[in-house]
Amino acid sequence: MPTIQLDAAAVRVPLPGRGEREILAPTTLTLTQRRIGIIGANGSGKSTLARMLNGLVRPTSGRVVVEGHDVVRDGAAVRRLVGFCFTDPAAQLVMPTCVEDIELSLRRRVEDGTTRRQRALDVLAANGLAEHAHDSVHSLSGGQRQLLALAGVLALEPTVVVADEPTTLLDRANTRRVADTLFGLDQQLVLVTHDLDLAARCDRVVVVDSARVVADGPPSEAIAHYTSLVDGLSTA
Ligand SMILES: Nc1ncnc2c1ncn2[C@@H]1O[C@H](COP(=O)(O)OP(=O)(O)OP(=O)(O)O)[C@@H](O)[C@H]1O
Repeated sequence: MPTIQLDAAAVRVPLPGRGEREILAPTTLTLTQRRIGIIGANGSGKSTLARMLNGLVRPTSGRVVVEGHDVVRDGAAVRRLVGFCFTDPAAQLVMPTCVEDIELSLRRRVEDGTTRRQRALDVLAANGLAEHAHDSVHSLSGGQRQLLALAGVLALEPTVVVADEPTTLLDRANTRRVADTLFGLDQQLVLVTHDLDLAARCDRVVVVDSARVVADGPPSEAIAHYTSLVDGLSTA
């Protein structure tokens, strides 16, 4: 599996007139497992951590290195290696039809239009969306839209897939479809989730609380740590 290295990587944002706020404390992690879950309360810093992995958020100090490529100095290489799937597929789906959307993902990868169309159709078929190739993106169910957004990421054959709460907007059946696709990937998966059943399927779980990693290890231990934090809050 690939190696993602965070070396005291921290993110601070300016607070107008009031200095700055640390939204992720210096974090050192070496991520080599196939499936890594990131869990924690709303606003704890999970997305910030996930977004640093492909340079969507830059560390203000420290370093993030993916397979030897620094996310700041070698951003283009990192974006080729690390595909990012957003919570809301609307953030990713911009073309009228499904096949056109995948073609858009492939525009820099496959120059010839006929080859690109065929590749896009193949990608849709591989993700169970063949029959929707010429449908409007807006006619898809929430789960199908999320699968299409994921297909657009997978079309570029990333080495690592980072998915930020990809099932949060989905019902139970669609959650299962998207989760089964994600957990069926050969690639390394970094999954930010509030769904502890999904976190339990990971090989390693990182718990973020108040901008810092507070637990990191096998899912059962990390999830127990997180639930004890939540229970502590509810009884406080
Ligand atoms: N660019 C920014 N400027 C200011 N504050 C920010 C910025 N990005 C994130 N934050 C704040 O940092 C904190 C952590 O945000 P983040 O999105 O990483 O949390 P999260 O754990 O993913 O939350 P959720 O589960 O709600 O998605 C939040 O309080 C958020 O408002």
